[in-house]
Amino acid sequence: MSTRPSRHYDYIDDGPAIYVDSFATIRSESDLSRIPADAEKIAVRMIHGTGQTDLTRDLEIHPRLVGAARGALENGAPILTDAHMVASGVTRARLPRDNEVVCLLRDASVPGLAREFGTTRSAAAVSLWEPRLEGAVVAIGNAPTALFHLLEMLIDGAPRPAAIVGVPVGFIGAAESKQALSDLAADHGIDIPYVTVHGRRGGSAMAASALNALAQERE
Ligand SMILES: C/C1=C2N=C(/C=C3N=C(/C(C)=C4\N[C@@](C)([C@@H]5N=C1[C@](C)(CCC(=O)O)[C@H]5CC(=O)O)[C@@](C)(CC(=O)O)[C@@H]4CCC(=O)O)[C@@](C)(CC(=O)O)[C@@H]\3CCC(=O)O)C(C)(C)[C@@H]/2CCC(=O)O
Repeated sequence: MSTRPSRHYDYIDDGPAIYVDSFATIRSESDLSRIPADAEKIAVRMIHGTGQTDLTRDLEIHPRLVGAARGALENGAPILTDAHMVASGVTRARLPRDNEVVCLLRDASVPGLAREFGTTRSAAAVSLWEPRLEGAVVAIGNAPTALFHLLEMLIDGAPRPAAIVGVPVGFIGAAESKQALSDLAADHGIDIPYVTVHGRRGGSAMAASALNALAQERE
């Protein structure tokens, strides 16, 4: 049998009140002035999921992101993720059409493909997205090589997703892959709405937060 421990600390333990206070803190400490009006809640939720109120400094949101991603989800598009951690972070109740959330990293063919391509398993798994890619919502929160691989597939003529949440994290290739996403339209004439965070910051939690805000805005 469980019993509540005796109270030793002064802290808020009312879930809804925690959310209300968090969002109020974010709005008072973050500069949201550069964020497209319809994407403000995406930015707030990404900050909420990472505790980084200065995130807007590096955040770039394509002007058509919200309409494109939400429209795709409302049409039943799947969500394709690079990591299981991203897929696990998606709140299924927010999805408008019980959309499929797919991570193919553990597909049996992935280790062999990675060896054949001479790349990471994360990137190899992206190759398996091709039949589902047209009109999908893509979310890359972990692996820079997955984002580079997706961009290379698109440049080679792969079907185009409706929107890309591109926030891989880390020190090797993260900043460069996100810059390549940002430059995709200018460099290759491929204009797919996206959200990214320039520099090293990113991560699976951040990608899931963005997806949850795109699926259904609630504060
Ligand atoms: C180089 C890699 C990085 N991983 C990072 C951070 C985290 N990764 C976690 C876990 C559990 C996983 N990472 C893999 C994706 C694994 N990580 C890599 C790769 C070696 C290459 C990716 C790339 O550079 O593009 C990659 C293996 C691969 O061949 O693709 C993972 C598949 C490894 C595995 O368990 O087999 C696995 C994915 C789990 C999943 O599906 O959810 C961490 C949880 C590790 C930890 O902290 O314990 C963490 C999660 C971070 C997050 O928010 O997602 C980095 C820092 C992104 C790093 C790439 C950049 C660098 O500078 O090192």
